[in-house]
Amino acid sequence: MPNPVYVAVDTTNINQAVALATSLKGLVGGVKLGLEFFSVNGPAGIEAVAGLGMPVFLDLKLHDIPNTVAGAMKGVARLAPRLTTIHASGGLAMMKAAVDMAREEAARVGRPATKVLAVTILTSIDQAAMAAIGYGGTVLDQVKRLADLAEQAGIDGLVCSPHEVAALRAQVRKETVLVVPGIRPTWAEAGDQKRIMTPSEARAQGADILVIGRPITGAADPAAAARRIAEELGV
Ligand SMILES: O=c1ccn([C@@H]2O[C@H](COP(=O)(O)O)[C@@H](O)[C@H]2O)c(=O)[nH]1
Repeated sequence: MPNPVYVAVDTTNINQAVALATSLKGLVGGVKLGLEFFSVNGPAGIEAVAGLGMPVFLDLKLHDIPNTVAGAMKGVARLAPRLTTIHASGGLAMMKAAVDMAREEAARVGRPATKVLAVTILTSIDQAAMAAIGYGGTVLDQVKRLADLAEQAGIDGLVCSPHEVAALRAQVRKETVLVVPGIRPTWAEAGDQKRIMTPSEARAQGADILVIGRPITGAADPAAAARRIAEELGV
């Protein structure tokens, strides 16, 4: 089984990101870079990390009107990260515009098409926080509803917490990639994450990709932490 862990390198420091990713090569399956990194280092920063030869997940969580998201996706598609994200709550038209642009632009520039993932409900949101922003019903029902909309838009994958992954596995197309943050080994702190599970539990629920940040990047020895997780997963 290939290593399902993408390490979330949440930093603005390009030298730190490259050094960390280099030290984790062979111990994780890929590197996730987010808005924090992209806002400072831009496309050149993404190319620098991609140049290390590890799959890159560019997690921008785009959320705007369809035309604006399509414009941003055009730039992402030219960079050709393995995966990228938009918010499912942006709606059906926004998701369709993003998916169409990702495929069209990749074909136009002759690069591999980036898989577009729709973020359902952030893993830092619990039932009370969801009610406070005005969403009725349970987190699970809302995740399932957004997943259905995302599939109508032709999305490649979904981001959800480990608590919803089994229900989504039963609901969505078998090709849909299920990407799961909110992963906490028993020896790590939850921090701001609310809907969490251990790496092995999340895999057993049906997650394809596990996103793990601070339990690795905040450890005294990140390589040892990544190795420990790989051993726990048996990869
Ligand atoms: O629902 C979501 C969507 C994305 N994330 C991102 O994953 C990592 C998690 O980092 P940890 O340090 O393991 O908490 C981070 O980059 C988030 O932006 C998420 O946590 N939840």
